[in-house]
Amino acid sequence: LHVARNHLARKRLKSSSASLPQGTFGWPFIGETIEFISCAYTDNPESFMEKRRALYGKVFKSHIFGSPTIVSTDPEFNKFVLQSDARSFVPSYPKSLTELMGSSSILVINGSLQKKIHGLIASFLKSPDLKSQVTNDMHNYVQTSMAAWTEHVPVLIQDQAKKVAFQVLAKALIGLDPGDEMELLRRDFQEFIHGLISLPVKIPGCQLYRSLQAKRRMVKLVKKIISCKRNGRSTSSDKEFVPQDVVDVLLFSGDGQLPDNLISDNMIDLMIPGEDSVPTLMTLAVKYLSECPRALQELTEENLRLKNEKDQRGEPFCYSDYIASLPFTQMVITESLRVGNIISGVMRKATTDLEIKGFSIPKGYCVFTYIRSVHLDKEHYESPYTFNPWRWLDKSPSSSSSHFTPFGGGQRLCPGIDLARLEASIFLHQLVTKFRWEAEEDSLINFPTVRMKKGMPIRIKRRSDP
Ligand code: HEM
Repeated sequence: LHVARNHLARKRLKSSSASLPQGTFGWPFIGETIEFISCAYTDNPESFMEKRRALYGKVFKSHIFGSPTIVSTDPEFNKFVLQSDARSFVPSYPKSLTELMGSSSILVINGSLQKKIHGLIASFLKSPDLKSQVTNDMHNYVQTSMAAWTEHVPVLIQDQAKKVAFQVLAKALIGLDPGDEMELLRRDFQEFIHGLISLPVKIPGCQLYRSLQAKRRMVKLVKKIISCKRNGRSTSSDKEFVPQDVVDVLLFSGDGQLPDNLISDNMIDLMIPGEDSVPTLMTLAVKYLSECPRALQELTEENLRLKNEKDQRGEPFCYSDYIASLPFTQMVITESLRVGNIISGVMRKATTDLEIKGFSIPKGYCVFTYIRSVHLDKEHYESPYTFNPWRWLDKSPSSSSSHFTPFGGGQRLCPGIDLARLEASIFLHQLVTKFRWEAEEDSLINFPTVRMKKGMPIRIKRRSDP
């Protein structure tokens, strides 16, 4: 259906009188990038969009990050873009990012290879086996981390969440357990991501060069893991084989035709969307709960109730408990995703002349589907800036809704959705059932990534009561 629709959209353009959306391109070369970035650094990053929406409507033209860009704050327009394939749009990233990711990264490839890798990863990350493993791993990692928290010094939630989420990710992707190798990987990964938005200069001393070196070391580690796995398995047609991590999936599932280089490069690239987003979700949920005592109380009661029931029956927690038996916790996570907008928008580049909703999009233009403005639009959400988990009562945050797309949509819909939600549920459960806590003063930064300025410090008191 989408293919047919895209085809029609391309054909219509040739005969229609559609015109570019209204708007301005700003200054020569830099366009409106400086205004966009300076708004992004303020408490109200939507101000760039709001001003233009008022003047030109929900879809307008601009010139940001070096390219003429159509900015869309319209959910239907965004849906069309996200559901299009490479015949209409391809992903668009800054040059430094594509340098670091390489040409075979799932984040940049298109067509059947992207579909194949995406499908394999998504079905593994959604599988009950992986969810059970993540639940067990998370219990261990969170317990180790929380055992070291003290009542005298504030705990920085952002750092703690980052550490735990990285351990889960490295285990799920490449099967690595916590230890010295994991620490080296974590350090290299930090060096690597520093280069994601940097000057595209690859000479020694420059950040991009250091980041490429770090990626090389990480790829070497993954290659070692791949070769151990290949040597450990005599045949790939074993029916009993249960993949333990994404490397297993890409090596031995499907037709097993993917080259080792592509797998090892992709393992590092796969950490990019997963590494920061999940701990940010946990941190934001803690922030919003600290500002809404009624929600914190309801969430705490729900989690303590389930824990007591489980303890009485002597049953361990399994992954479905965190999702199905904690409905209010799920609503808190959904609302944190809506208000927090961890990914503010998705950038694409038109591969041909197009027409969408009466607007023409010339080939080579970027389209910035700005999800954040949709999530904070009073047309779709009453009091949109208020954290109100109860708004999700009896409503499913279905990934097909065009008004709620924190994980994108279409064929690049985030394959880590379930994993992200599960990790956040476990983290919140452990936090509120083990401790009473109070947040200290902190403030939110929205650019270039969403994070808390001081790392979201909280003061804790261990619970003695059941
Ligand atoms: C709260 C957490 C997360 C958020 C908000 C999030 C958001 C997103 C969004 C908006 C996209 C679409 C990008 C696009 O269309 O170009 C995406 C793609 C992706 N995400 Fe996530 N993500 C999260 C967690 C994760 C996790 C835990 C993983 C696990 C590895 C992951 C892996 C990916 C991958 C591989 C893609 C690219 C898929 C493709 O292009 O085929 N994400 N994510």
